[in-house]
Amino acid sequence: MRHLSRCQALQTAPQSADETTLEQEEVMIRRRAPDGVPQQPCGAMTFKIPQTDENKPRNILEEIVWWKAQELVRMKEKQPLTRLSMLIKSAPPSRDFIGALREAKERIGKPGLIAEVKKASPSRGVIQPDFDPVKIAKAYEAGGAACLSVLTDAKYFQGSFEYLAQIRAAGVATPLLCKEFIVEAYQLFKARASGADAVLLIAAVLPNADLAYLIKAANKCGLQVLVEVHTVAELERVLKLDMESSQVMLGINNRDLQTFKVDIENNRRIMESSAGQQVKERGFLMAGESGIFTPEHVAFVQSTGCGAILVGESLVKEGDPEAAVKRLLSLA
Ligand SMILES: O=C(O)c1ccccc1NCC(=O)[C@H](O)[C@H](O)COP(=O)(O)O
Repeated sequence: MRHLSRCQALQTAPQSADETTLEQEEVMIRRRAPDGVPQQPCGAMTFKIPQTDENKPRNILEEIVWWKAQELVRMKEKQPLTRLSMLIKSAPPSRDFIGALREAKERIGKPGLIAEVKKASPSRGVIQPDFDPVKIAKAYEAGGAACLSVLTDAKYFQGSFEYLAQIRAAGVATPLLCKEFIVEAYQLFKARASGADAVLLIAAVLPNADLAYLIKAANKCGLQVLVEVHTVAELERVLKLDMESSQVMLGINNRDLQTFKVDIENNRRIMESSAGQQVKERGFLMAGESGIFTPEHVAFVQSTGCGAILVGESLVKEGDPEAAVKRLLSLA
């Protein structure tokens, strides 16, 4: 059974049926339960759909993405797109996320750091019980982070779009990445209205047609984009997109989002592939993400050709996140 997402339906460039089928096959994550959600309220009645194994999520990423479809219905009821779009019109200008990373790399001779404001995760549970997002963000900034990443997913990461807004309102000047599982343009508007300067798009979730559409839509909203891959095949696919005139950087997630396994060697494998070579030739900034705990890890990721790093757990679990940033970047 084939499921076309709404973004594909809205996509501007027409695509042949063959191309669309190919893109669908390349993305292992199913965007919705094939037989529908277990139960659906409809007025006074509730439709229950018998559950088969085929209708259960195959991994955590699928579970999160299926949840997003339900979450988005409620979000749109609470705050319609028209309201968000009005908020964006009066929002302050966004900041140059990719530029800040490049500038930091030039200045300190180390990868530009995206420090993640992350309370919990599906793989680690609660990482920082004493969680004050604004305090952590300010400490990261004082320590020398070039940019921040803020988890906004509530159910699996105990994050919030409110944290983005609070961090921005508190006067933190470093550009902010909205770390969300984006499947629809509505979430871009929500991110921008909450104070984000950039958004994450995950290639394991989004076929190229959706990536192309969402990159265009994000840039139009004033948001830069970090497109994340986990495998050489995903990077090869993403590189087929015409991204030269877009505000885009790339990232290699060393965490397999389907199994939670973290392997920093993944960074080398991908950067040494011919797709990795192409990244360098085309001049895209690449971030190494996940499982970065020590200055040696930073040096390793840099040696593969990455100009940026995204780090969560190893910084957020420290009592003094400012000192943790300085230690990681050997700035202390
Ligand atoms: O972190 C998880 O358990 C996780 C599970 C499912 C989807 C995404 C997940 N994490 C997102 C990330 O990749 C990390 O937050 C980010 O790269 C920082 O990683 P780390 O430094 O290892 O906290």
